[in-house]
Amino acid sequence: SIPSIPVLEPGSAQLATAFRQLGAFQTPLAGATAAATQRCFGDFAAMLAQPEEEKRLHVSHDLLELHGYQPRGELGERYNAHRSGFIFHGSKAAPWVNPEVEERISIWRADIWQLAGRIFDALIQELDLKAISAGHFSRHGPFDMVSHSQFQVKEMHPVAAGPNAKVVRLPLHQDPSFLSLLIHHSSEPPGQGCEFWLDQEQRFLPLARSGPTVCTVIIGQLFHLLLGRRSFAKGKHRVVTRAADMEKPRISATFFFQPSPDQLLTPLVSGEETPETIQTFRERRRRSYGRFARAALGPRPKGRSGWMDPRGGVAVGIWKRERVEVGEEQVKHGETVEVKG
Ligand SMILES: O=C(O)CCC(=O)C(=O)O
Ligand SMILES: [Fe+2]
Repeated sequence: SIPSIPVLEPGSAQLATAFRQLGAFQTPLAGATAAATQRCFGDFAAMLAQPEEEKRLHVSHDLLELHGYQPRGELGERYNAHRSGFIFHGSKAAPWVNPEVEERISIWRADIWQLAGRIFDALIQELDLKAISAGHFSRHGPFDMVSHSQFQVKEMHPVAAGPNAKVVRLPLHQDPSFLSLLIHHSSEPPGQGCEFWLDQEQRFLPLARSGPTVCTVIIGQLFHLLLGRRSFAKGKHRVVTRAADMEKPRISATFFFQPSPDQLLTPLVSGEETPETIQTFRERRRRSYGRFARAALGPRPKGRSGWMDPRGGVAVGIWKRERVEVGEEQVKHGETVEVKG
């Protein structure tokens, strides 16, 4: 099962082991943090329950710095086909909530940011990274992964499904972040249908626990880039929902830790595959526009290998017909598939 590890005792190599084997672990939230989480999820539920036209007043337009409302199915193509919600960037003001709620959210966010700092430090110690020390990835640290992080509060919408079917509501993916912290509102059903792909065993491992007392920590693609791709599990995950659970409210808050746009992405361990050119986080993001552009621009034009960024004229993304294993079936990545069983 997915290990549950308290992060207050660094140096035990448990977090590193979980990242090597699975790319994820869970950690209990301390009492006060869990209470604040519960409270904020109440605020989030009210925020999401506003009429669609109210929420759309705050649609986020800046692709490089998402902050505001993301309507269902509009940006991020298959990843948001069945989700909508709000993105909070860094500590920017959030005019879509009232000041009292905003204050509550920022106190809670500071708590989660602190937890993330402890996780970063435990990993630095466990991985025995000689070149860097505690605080390296923390807020205002040399490689600050916090100040420009974002958290996304997303609700998942029901999808039509046959009576005994399961539906993939969020397709298999790796997070583009350095590290992600995922917290679910509900423990019903436990684990919320979130499951991790075990590369070695070629099967999915469902999350067993969810709710405001537990946090799931997931390795991201930037972690691989900076600390060595071959050393860690990919941490691919998806969300699958049984028809019987389809109408149950499902809200999650995901913190995506990432550096400032100007941060140079220089690997911290001499890797087996050093990138030819070291790019900034902004450049890396711009390249990954491909995914968004596909949603905005539709299928690839005939005879071209990519799209043009409608704003900058930059080539974005190369078309690949991604295929992903779902049990024994091969399905097109992003299709709403019904999984038997
Ligand atoms: O809602 C979940 O359980 C997973 C969310 C997720 O994987 C993501 O937003 O990247
Ligand atoms: Fe994810």
